[in-house]
Amino acid sequence: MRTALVIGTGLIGTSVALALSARGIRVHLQDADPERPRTAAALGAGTDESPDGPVDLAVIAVPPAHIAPTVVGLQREGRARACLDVGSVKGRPRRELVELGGDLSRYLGSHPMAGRERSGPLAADETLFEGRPWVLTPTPETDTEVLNLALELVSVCRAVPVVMEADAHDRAVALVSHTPQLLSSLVAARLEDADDAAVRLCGQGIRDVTRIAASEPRMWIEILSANPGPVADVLAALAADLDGTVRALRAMESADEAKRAAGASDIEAVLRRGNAGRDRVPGKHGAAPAEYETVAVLISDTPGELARIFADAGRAGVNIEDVRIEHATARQAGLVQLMVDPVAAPVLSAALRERGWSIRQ
Ligand SMILES: NC(=O)c1ccc[n+]([C@@H]2O[C@H](COP(=O)([O-])OP(=O)(O)OC[C@H]3O[C@@H](n4cnc5c(N)ncnc54)[C@H](O)[C@@H]3O)[C@@H](O)[C@H]2O)c1
Ligand SMILES: O=C(O)C(=O)C[C@]1(C(=O)O)C=C[C@@H](O)C=C1
Repeated sequence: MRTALVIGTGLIGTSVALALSARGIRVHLQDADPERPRTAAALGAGTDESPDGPVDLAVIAVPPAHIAPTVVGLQREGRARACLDVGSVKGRPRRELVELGGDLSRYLGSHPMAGRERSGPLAADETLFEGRPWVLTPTPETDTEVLNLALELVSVCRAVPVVMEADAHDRAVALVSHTPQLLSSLVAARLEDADDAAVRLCGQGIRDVTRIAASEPRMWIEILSANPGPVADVLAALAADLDGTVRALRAMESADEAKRAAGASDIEAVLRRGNAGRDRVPGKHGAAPAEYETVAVLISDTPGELARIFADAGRAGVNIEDVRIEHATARQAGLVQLMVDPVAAPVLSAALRERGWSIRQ
């Protein structure tokens, strides 16, 4: 691939463009909002000038309802040898493309399973897709050259290609992405009118559960509008679980000891099912979840503290696999949890202590 056109230079489009540009591919940037390609170009994602002739690959990173008309427009004008979209829903855009008379042989629906709770080019990150699954939904009509260009893109973004059928993909993301977004929003929504006294107590648990509640509502309404049925199916099953959980908790309030015990046992079953489900969530790079050990370090909330810890860990020869930061609401301090190989944990603790860091057990 030598040239690409990215349409929609928001979070995902600009992240793709940055990865392509870093590999020396000439990337043209286009968006309905003319300010956005300018911003993306200033970040080094490519040029906001139009291409002279057809590009090798057009990457369409616009909301799902705009995918099919954008692909058809590009195909009619002959602006790209191949078109690939990165939308979070795959079935409906393909059906719309068929209705609009698009050429399915020169189009491939795809979906990188990576993102953030922020939108727009300024949130973009060239490394966003590294090690993440990138779903490709080829059909018998898909031209081999188009599939090869898509595989090249996935490889340039250092993602892991996963081939799926479009509707199966939509049912899967209803479970692993769209329902979690709604649940996160629903839990966070409970805080809207909550007492300040309660909100002040927010710890890491609620921060973990509500991170994606900060997502852009306009983007999510577009995603959910394109996949409402499968999401409603998962939520209906969850609602039944919630009803059962409420009943069990009410039983735990009973004066009757047998009822209390039955309620507690039902709640324990919910928690155990949760453990089992969580164990199935793949770890970094799509591998089986690794068992890391946590080294917790107290830091003051001043610039450069994190960088110093990472540098000291590097000097100790320890690879940090994952990191979490817990901010203490009442103090200008935080707890950094460094996840490392269990063998490396004592080495890291000793090295950091030696350099004056305060380690928490
Ligand atoms: N945000 C995520 O976590 C995530 C992850 C994977 C895939 N996706 C998918 O990627 C696509 C882009 O999402 P995003 O998060 O980058 O959103 P974003 O809001 O950051 O960017 C979308 C961009 O598309 C532009 N746009 C809208 N309609 C357009 C049109 N008709 N022509 C040209 N430009 C148009 C907007 O101006 C905006 O700059 C969506 O289809 C989304 O479902 C999002
Ligand atoms: O990590 C996040 O912030 C995301 O919202 C990413 C996430 C996801 O649910 O995993 C969200 C929507 C996309 O279609 C793909 C990825």
